[in-house]
Amino acid sequence: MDQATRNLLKRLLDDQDGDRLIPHFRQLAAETILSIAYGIQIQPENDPYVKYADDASRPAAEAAVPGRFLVDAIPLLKYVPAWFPGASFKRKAREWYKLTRKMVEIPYADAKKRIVRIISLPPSLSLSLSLSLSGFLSDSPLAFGILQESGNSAPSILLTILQEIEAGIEDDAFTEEVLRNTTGTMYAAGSDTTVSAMLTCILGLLEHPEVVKKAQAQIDAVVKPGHLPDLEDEPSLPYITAIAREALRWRDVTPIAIPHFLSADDEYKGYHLPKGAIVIANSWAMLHDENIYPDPFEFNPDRFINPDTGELDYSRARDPMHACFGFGRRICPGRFMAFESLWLAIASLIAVFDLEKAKEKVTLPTGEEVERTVELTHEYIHALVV
Ligand code: HEM
Repeated sequence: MDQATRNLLKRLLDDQDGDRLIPHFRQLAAETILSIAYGIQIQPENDPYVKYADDASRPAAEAAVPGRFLVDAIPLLKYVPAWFPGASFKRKAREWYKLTRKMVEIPYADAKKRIVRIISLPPSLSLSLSLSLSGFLSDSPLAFGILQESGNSAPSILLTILQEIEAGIEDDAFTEEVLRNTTGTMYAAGSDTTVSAMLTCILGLLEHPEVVKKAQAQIDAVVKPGHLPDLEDEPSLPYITAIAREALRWRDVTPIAIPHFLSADDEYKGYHLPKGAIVIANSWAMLHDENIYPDPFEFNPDRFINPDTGELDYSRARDPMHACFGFGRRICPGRFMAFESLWLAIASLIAVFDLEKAKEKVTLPTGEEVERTVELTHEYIHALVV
């Protein structure tokens, strides 16, 4: 994560025009997630693994919109054949399934091969290796202690769990299928979301230069000259934490979390919720409740800072983490990693750069000069109107 963040700073410094802000942040998310998942170092541009993941993620965003397809409302439609007029959802689903399999299977297989390749084996083991290689490269059984010797390969979730599987761990969650699907969905679930939070944060900072100044003063007081902040500094830099928390609240990335389908009848505050109903949690309302967050549409990190101590204080405004990563057993498993990437990127950016709007005003075709305003579009809305 540290290295990927440093690479981001370098790219931003080199990009004098500043017109590739979004791709720079996308690269940061991809570098971080793919190296943690697979130990893969991606290419600076046009990386094939990033392409597989991007190709599969776009349809997923569209499919996640409740009611996007008629079959959501009339489940019987799932029985009509794919060629039937109006059954385009079936053809799309088939195409999207292929894209998802590519995203899940190709990086997994490549990363696994790489782990085997970098191990130098004594000649006596070569024959057994070549005999077992086919088994090794597909699914279990894994090969005889090879993974334990792979000390030179980059640490990753893939390597760690393969080692556990090979060591014979008795846990149904530790199978290659679970591992492949878990690593395969990390980028799709964690990339756009994290980038969105980072860009939102920059937007808030651009609107509030006084927040940037205050954060810079705290960093200067805590981090040694010539060093960049790192995650160990987090407890000493509460204002950066407050900024990151406020970004997650102010324009929350997933305003209706992810809709869930009830697998059994349920009851909530006297309301009967039948099996099969779709429940949508309104995170947006929770994070913009003015009783908890006064002036909720203002980007104001100070709401989380105790004015007397300067420390974090969620007694006046509730920690937004309670609603911005979903709920219950399907709560976002990447939330700690997401928060740390956001924290580190924002702390590093503020430490080395001043952030200000390139232009305060724009000239309309009529010649009139107007203030630049900010408007957010949302993927859900986009998916609903295409
Ligand atoms: C700011 C960044 C992020 C936000 C706002 C976010 C938000 C969410 C939300 C709202 C859910 C749905 C929870 C629910 O169903 O109630 C979710 C699920 C998920 N997230 Fe995140 N996420 C972020 C980053 C990440 C990262 C970095 C990863 C992994 C590297 C990740 C992996 C996942 C996975 C795998 C799920 C599905 C969990 C399941 O269905 O059991 N997310 N996320």
